Amino acid sequence: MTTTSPMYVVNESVTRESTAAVAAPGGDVTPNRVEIEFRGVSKAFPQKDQQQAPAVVKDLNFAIRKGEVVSLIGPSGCGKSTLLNMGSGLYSATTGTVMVAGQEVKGPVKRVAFMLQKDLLMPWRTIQKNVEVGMEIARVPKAERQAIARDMLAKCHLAGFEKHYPFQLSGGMRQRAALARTLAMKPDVLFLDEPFSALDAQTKMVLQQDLANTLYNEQKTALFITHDLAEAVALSDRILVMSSRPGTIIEEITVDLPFRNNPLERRKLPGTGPLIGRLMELLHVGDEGSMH
Ligand SMILES: Nc1ncnc2c1ncn2[C@@H]1O[C@H](COP(=O)(O)OP(=O)(O)OP(=O)(O)O)[C@@H](O)[C@H]1O
Repeated sequence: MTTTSPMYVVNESVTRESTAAVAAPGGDVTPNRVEIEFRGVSKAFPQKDQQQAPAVVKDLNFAIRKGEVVSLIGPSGCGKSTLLNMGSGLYSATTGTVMVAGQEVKGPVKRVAFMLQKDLLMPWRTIQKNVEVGMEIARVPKAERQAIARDMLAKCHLAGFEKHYPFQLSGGMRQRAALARTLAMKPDVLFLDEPFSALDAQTKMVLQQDLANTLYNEQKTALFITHDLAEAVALSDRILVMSSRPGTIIEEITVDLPFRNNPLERRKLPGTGPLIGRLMELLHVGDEGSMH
């Protein structure tokens, strides 16, 4: 059954929160608009001379409000990256409509940023110049982009490393630089594809803390792919669980816990463990067959 409102036509389970208010930094409660929406989306990759290819993802229906952080989890190959690539305009939907930041996605959308597991820093550029690259392409004046890059590097705890080259930084620092580069474009919407999966457990937690703080303080909207169930609970307002291929959303879990801006504290809460347990059940972690 679907619910219809002037803004969305999506599954009832997914919209039941959509008209609710969310807490903004400082405790203000503001009603928020939908920033990311998938309506009846499917995607297939037809090969040459192939009329009909099987769907990789199908019947994707969900809405994410401004300022929400939503994680996407699911078995390997279920189409999580494909979904994100449709959100960021890298892939077009085979059927259905993808809306981001108030417009239908038909190519790259302004004010949307993408961050991947690989930092993709250019080895021949200093860290500062790497952070400036998107602004250079967008023709932001030199003095302005230098100031923004310095500010972002400071916010990402890399002040003093502006003139270093990527090879002179640790993996965690490089990923911080990639985050600074992503945030320098002042995106409203972030698509994050396992941005911390290559980092060690402790560095990962520190970076999660920084990201959570930034997303919360600046009211960014984020859709975040992860295989780390604790990370999903620590960082998100909601978690969308996908089935195996053809991937579709089988469950939406609201993370009804405090400290979305402080994942280190949230991890310690008694409510965190049961939520991780529920996700393990949904993904059949530990069931015979899932171990191979
Ligand atoms: N450009 C493409 N052309 C053809 N097939 C593709 C393309 N991109 C993705 N696929 C296929 O879509 C399926 C889903 O891939 P996708 O990377 O979206 O899954 P995923 O859930 O992100 O996987 P993982 O968790 O392992 O990263 C795979 O079978 C993949 O081969």
